[in-house]
Amino acid sequence: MRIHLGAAALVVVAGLVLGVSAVEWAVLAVCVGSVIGAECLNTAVEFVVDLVCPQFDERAGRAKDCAAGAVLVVAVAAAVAGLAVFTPHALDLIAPR
Ligand SMILES: Nc1ncnc2c1ncn2[C@@H]1O[C@H](COP(=O)(O)OP(=O)(O)OP(=O)(O)O)[C@@H](O)[C@H]1O
Repeated sequence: MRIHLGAAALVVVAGLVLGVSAVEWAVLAVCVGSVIGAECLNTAVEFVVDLVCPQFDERAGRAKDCAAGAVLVVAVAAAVAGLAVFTPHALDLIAPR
């Protein structure tokens, strides 16, 4: 969660520096919110699994792996969206048209 919050702070700074549009802010907000929300759900799954199954059980491991996988999927999609938003602005900054 600390890593996700750090990444969210970087996204906000990059958005301010690169001057992204209102629609781009909306895309970034949905991405950041989705990743942090998915991480919250993953943490909730971990707590519940530890509560109901403190001993080693393959099904408990799979439940945690699926929850962690969901975070990974959302994070990769958010990274792709972030690249799509920031790349044109970064290129404009380096080589203005
Ligand atoms: N009760 C269990 N039985 C079997 N395997 C488990 C069990 N608890 C955890 N595991 C395995 O260990 C991995 C790590 O579990 P853990 O609870 O330490 O999550 P974590 O590393 O703290 O995750 P995160 O970094 O998202 O907080 C799980 O993905 C799962 O594969």
